[in-house]
Amino acid sequence: MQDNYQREINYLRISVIDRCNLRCVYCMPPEGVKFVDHKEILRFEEIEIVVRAAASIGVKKVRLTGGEPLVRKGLENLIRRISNIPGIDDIALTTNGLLLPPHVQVLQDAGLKRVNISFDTLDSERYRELTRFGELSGAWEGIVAALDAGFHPVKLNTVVIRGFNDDEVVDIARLTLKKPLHIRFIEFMPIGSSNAWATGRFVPAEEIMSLIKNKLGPLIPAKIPAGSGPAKYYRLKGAQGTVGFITSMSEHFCSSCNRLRLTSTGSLRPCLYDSCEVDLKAPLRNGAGIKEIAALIKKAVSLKADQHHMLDGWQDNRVMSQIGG
Ligand SMILES: Nc1nc2c(ncn2[C@@H]2O[C@H](COP(=O)(O)OP(=O)(O)OP(=O)(O)O)[C@@H](O)[C@H]2O)c(=O)[nH]1
Ligand SMILES: C[S@@+](CC[C@H](N)C(=O)[O-])C[C@H]1O[C@@H](n2cnc3c(N)ncnc32)[C@H](O)[C@@H]1O
Ligand code: SF4
Ligand code: SF4
Repeated sequence: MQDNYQREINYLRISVIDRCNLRCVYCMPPEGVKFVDHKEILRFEEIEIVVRAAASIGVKKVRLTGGEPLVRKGLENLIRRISNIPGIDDIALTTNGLLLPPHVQVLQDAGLKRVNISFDTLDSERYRELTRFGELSGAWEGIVAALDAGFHPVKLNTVVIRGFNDDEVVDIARLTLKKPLHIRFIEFMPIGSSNAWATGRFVPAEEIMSLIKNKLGPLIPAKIPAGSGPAKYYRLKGAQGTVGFITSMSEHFCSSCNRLRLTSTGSLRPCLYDSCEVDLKAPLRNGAGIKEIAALIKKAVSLKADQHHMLDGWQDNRVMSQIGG
């Protein structure tokens, strides 16, 4: 399906829960956030109707995110439901990885195709500081579990933060030499980050690329390892994996935006950075079927902004984990 700017919209990001087992400083304020009541969160059968409706009008890729999607009990049941929907050819998960080891097999058996794992530092003290209490070894075990299960590609998301982990980008990129890992360095976005912590922390991708090239040699443009996201990929000479960059700030990719978001409370959000939303929960709970929901999805697509206006500041009182990252 096309939006008003001739962009093909075929990717639905679904936030399955607003809760999380971490409290990353760039994602949640220090005081934490108030979680919504369970009954406000869409049930699996409701999400299934939304995906069936989306598939009927051209959505092909689904990504489950959150909050932390693995905190949602029985996630494999949702994956199984989605993998049975004709037209959906990719089901992926974005996770902090901590809960992956015990669930990886059941998720894969249910139809999960790919995982992207947040991994911002190689230093356990820093990891604890960034996540406010997480254990780095747990995230690494999640990555190993994903590789051992045979997921391909396994992508890592590294948000680069000045004065925090910008001195680690070379060591993190080096991981791709020996392991089939696809690291994406992400520009820090000013999302819900009115706190002082965020100020002056942005590092442009070009600077990250220079740091890597100076130490590890040329970055050779590489084929996109499966996916629907906006990263641009490169390979270090002889590397098994790739190094990618997500340049939301320095060179936004809105003109090729292909996505819609479904919040955990059942609103469709046409653009990450625009507070406009279309409610699906009330219609679903009033008995709307696939046709009615498909019409509402089309309405949301027609409301998609041409591009984000991040420099104007965050216009929402919620943060990334509440909207769905
Ligand atoms: N500007 C912008 N950035 C986004 C959007 N969605 C995700 N991101 C950023 O991209 C990062 C990576 O997102 P992932 O959840 O791993 O998904 P992806 O890159 O679309 O996934 P692939 O299909 O594997 O390419 C996130 O951590 C965000 O920082 C979006 O809609 N707009
Ligand atoms: C909100 S999290 C949800 C999924 C899961 N809990 C995780 O951490 O992967 C999704 C992604 O958003 C990214 N993210 C959160 N806040 C961000 C910000 N201010 N700028 C850029 N990326 C951000 C995280 O690094 C993570 O890769
Ligand atoms: S980035 Fe992911 S793991 Fe960290 S607080 Fe946000 S939702 Fe949780
Ligand atoms: S900021 Fe909005 S328009 Fe730009 S890529 Fe993200 S969702 Fe699409």
